[in-house]
Amino acid sequence: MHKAEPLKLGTRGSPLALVQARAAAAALVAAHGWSEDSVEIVPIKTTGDKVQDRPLAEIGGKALWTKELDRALLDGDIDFAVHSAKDMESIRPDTIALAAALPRADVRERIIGVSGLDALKPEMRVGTTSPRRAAQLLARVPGLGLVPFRGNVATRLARIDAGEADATLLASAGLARLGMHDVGTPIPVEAMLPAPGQAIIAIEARAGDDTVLAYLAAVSDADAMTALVAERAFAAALGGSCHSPVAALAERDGADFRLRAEILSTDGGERIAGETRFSEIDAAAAAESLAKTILNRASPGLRSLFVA
Ligand SMILES: NCc1[nH]cc(CCC(=O)O)c1CC(=O)O
Repeated sequence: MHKAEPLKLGTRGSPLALVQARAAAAALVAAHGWSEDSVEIVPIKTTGDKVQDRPLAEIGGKALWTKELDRALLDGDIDFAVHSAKDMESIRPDTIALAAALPRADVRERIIGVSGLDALKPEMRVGTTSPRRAAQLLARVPGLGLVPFRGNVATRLARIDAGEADATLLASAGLARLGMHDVGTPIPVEAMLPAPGQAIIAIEARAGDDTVLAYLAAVSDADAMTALVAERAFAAALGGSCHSPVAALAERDGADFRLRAEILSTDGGERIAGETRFSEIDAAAAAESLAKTILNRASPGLRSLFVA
């Protein structure tokens, strides 16, 4: 397959985003036997990158990571965009299509600063601005202190070194992609379920741009895509916002998939978990039905964090 023009890959400019963009470009080049310069990486600063001093949930949510990339895509300034799937809103414009999911990395969280979740004590402080991580931690250790911690991975690690908090949580996938394989201790998913889309690099293109969609389909991993469809359908069916603590993990289990998911109250006092099994073609429907079941078991207060 030959192309005259390089394809333009849009990405955020953070160190993690650039590593992921290079991984996506390398996968494409390898899959099609293209020359290295057939994919041009175009870093684009998003509002989320510009505003570093406030929690994401306070300043407008996950759209802040995607808005500028969406614009560039629809304006034709880029041909496709590479995202951390977990940073994408659960409902996306219908002019933009999910084109590929790269093979999933380690889905676990890592705890940094202490030896493990069991080492956390109520008098300690953990740095995080993720409502999910905060609620999951509080569910385990009521009274635990939390301090806001945004910024890229390196910034957050530097804050632990500087003693701004006793511990923090980061996705194992991001740390590994940045070469930090030994930083922190992995937490089993049974003890802390990850965010929907965690450890998946997602690629989006213009809906209807069949040439680019076909190029991208060649690098998509079927199991990662099915898991992503299920986890995102679960989050979308809940109708939550970036304030709503949600965790979901779909994994292949033999011929089927297994989806585990939970919602929590902000203070971790209420936690409703559930799971379901499904076959590849039923991913979205099964996830939506699990979301309904879980919401039905939630108290009115918890439900109000979700259904608009
Ligand atoms: N919210 C930022 C973000 N988005 C994706 C990752 C990690 C990589 C991934 O999950 O694919 C991270 C950092 C973190 O939460 O540790």
